[in-house]
Amino acid sequence: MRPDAPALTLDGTAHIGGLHVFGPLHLTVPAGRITCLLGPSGVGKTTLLRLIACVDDVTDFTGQITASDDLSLAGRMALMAQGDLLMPWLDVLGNVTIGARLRGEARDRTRAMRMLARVGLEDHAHKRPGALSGGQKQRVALARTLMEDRHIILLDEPFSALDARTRTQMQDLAAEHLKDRTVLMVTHDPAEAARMGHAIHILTETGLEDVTPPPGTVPRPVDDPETLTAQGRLLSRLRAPA
Ligand SMILES: Nc1ncnc2c1ncn2[C@@H]1O[C@H](COP(=O)(O)OP(=O)(O)OP(=O)(O)O)[C@@H](O)[C@H]1O
Repeated sequence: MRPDAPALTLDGTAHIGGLHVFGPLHLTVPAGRITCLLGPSGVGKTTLLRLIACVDDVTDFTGQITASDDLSLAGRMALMAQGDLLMPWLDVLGNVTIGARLRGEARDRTRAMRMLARVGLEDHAHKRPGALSGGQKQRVALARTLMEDRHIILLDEPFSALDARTRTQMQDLAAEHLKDRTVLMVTHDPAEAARMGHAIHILTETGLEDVTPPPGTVPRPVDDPETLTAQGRLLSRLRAPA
């Protein structure tokens, strides 16, 4: 395991504009593992991710978010937000290397081009985001997140705009690049959670439910019988009333 990738713990309650969103909640995100978080729309998954990422300025959160090494989370996280959030005035290469630019560091063009090749977009490096499809933009955002090479990675529905084939390819790529990182991934897709999750939780209005992940190494094969069974169980659970 990467020694610098800590476990995360969130303990607390969230309100927005006086309205209860979630909690009291206790979530542990194990070190060096992928944790998948599912749950109905509006239950607070993005809010939870944004609170951990320290980019939330609307939520009244009472509680604490800590790393197992007791160090500050600042500077150790990368967030791939819902929606691509690409800079429309920069080309694809400029967007993928924006982290270095904002930090005043030299951009690693070779690595960025290699990353673009891995997401199948090397021929689009000099296009602006406005000239890309939704799925292509999402792959640029994924490349940008992976370029950051952080110990803690927060992903909010990172593959939602992709076709089935590309989605599994990007899941494979993410699993390879995020090996031994501490990853919290919000997804609406039970198949994705069954393939990718070392740990799986469902957030509902009544709290957090743990789901036993299927056996096998992540990313699990798409046609693995136990993974398919776990996917079916998850879907049944998500369809059931809370
Ligand atoms: N900026 C905001 N101002 C007011 N309410 C907000 C704001 N952002 C989120 N909310 C509310 O907080 C609740 C949780 O929203 P959140 O986006 O975290 O849900 P979610 O589980 O991620 O949903 P989805 O699966 O649809 O993305 C919702 O009821 C939403 O309406």
